[in-house]
Amino acid sequence: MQCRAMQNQRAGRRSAKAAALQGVARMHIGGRVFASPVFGGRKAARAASVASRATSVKVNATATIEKPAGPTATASSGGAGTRVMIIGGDGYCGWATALHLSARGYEVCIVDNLCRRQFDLTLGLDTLTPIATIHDRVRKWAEVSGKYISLQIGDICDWEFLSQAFTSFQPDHVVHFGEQRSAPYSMIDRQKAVFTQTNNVVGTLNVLFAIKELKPDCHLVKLGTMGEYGTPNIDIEEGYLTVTHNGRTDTLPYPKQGNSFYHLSKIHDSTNMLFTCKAWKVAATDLNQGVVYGVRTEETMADPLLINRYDYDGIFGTALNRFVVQAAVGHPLTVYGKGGQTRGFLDIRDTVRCIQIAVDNPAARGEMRVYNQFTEQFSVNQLAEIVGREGRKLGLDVVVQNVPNPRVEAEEHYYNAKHTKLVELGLQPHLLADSMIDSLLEFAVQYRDRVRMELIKPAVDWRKTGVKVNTMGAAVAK
Ligand SMILES: O=c1ccn([C@@H]2O[C@H](COP(=O)(O)OP(=O)(O)O[C@H]3O[C@H](CS(=O)(=O)O)[C@@H](O)[C@H](O)[C@H]3O)[C@@H](O)[C@H]2O)c(=O)[nH]1
Repeated sequence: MQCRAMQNQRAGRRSAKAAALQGVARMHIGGRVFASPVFGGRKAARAASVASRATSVKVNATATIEKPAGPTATASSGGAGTRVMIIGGDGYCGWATALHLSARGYEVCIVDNLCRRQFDLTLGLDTLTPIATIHDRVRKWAEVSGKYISLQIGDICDWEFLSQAFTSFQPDHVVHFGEQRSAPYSMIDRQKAVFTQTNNVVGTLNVLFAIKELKPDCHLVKLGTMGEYGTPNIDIEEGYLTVTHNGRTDTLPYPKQGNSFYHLSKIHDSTNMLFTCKAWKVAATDLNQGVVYGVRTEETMADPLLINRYDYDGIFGTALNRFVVQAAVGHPLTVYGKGGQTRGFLDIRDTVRCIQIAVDNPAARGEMRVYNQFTEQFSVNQLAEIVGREGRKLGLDVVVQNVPNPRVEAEEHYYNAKHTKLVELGLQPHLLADSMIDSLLEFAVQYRDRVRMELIKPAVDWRKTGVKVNTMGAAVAK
């Protein structure tokens, strides 16, 4: 759909934006100056300001890397030499985290079975951004930064593979993103529900066994989800709840109520982790992350080959990222049901900082820490309103549409979730208001020619999950 107001305004702003969108920004990485066509003018200005605050860290004889003097850089100076295995390091959060830690001197090993790419191939989906193969990504990163990321391609559900990866890399920390992470995917049919739960639970179980048997002092940083808590009618605490019952008091794991087979798989992971912390003295941090939005991080924008994936489809796309793309292409914003569903949200730039904070502040042996990893909470209606308002500033014709909710979930509910622990450890959040101004929408507009409109519709109905294998055919334009 064309948007005339947008075209007019764009024409007016063309000269001002020419430098931003057509020109190139220069970034100093690895002692070299790189020209990046994907940086905007504002980004370039910010890069320059970051560079001016940067300290230069000697990497090797041929390269230096600019180390930003931001909060995560100061959270610990212990990056150098710390060995971090990132399971799921080819995915949306994992790739950004791998580069963030590598840039700060951590020794990074990516472990990935590339299943996220396989889901796209199977279902006919695609990311908004053109992403390079994982091999090209790590090659380019080495060229850009002078940093080497090792790569182990394989499935952590395969003990033979995982144990060899562990033995050869000897991680100090394992950051585990390597799960099937889409609630809609887990609700497509029986096969995908079973895959989600076996893949996620068995994979995590193998990681726990690998720590016990092969590297007992390795700290596990595991991505959980805020969705483990559901939407209770009381405040949500960070992991544990102190309860007085019949005159006796105890601090217990906060009650869990998942709303999809995916969310339920995470609950089981948490239970297995808590048990192994007690039984085997595993050190674990469970990060109950909210809905992530955005795509830019300093490192993934350093070269077009490093760009992160951006999902907007009805299966892997999440609320805010979908709304932004919908606004960019003139599709009505798909608010499911009444839109009172409230969740915790965070910018991907904060995801990578939170992981570094968790790594820098490890749990003790036998301890299972739980942090709620989000920075702000919004209802779906509030998100739609914000995207509409910001979109109109760019001349986009944004319409909000309440569509029948394909999910079974509360559409009007109390929600007040604590999220102070990561802030106490040094997180300085990027807030949504700034991110929108920071051109999330402009980014989507830049790539909108790649949007396939038929992928936008809600694709999976919770009430219709059946035993018959559903190949979706979702990606075929009708
Ligand atoms: O077009 C859309 C898409 C979503 N929603 C609504 O937005 C809310 C969040 O849905 P989502 O698709 O953004 O996120 P969700 O399915 O919950 O899962 C995502 O966010 C989770 C964090 S949380 O939501 O559990 O806190 C992560 O664990 C998952 O990996 C990630 O895919 C839901 O109420 C959903 O009904 C809409 O109204 N319209």
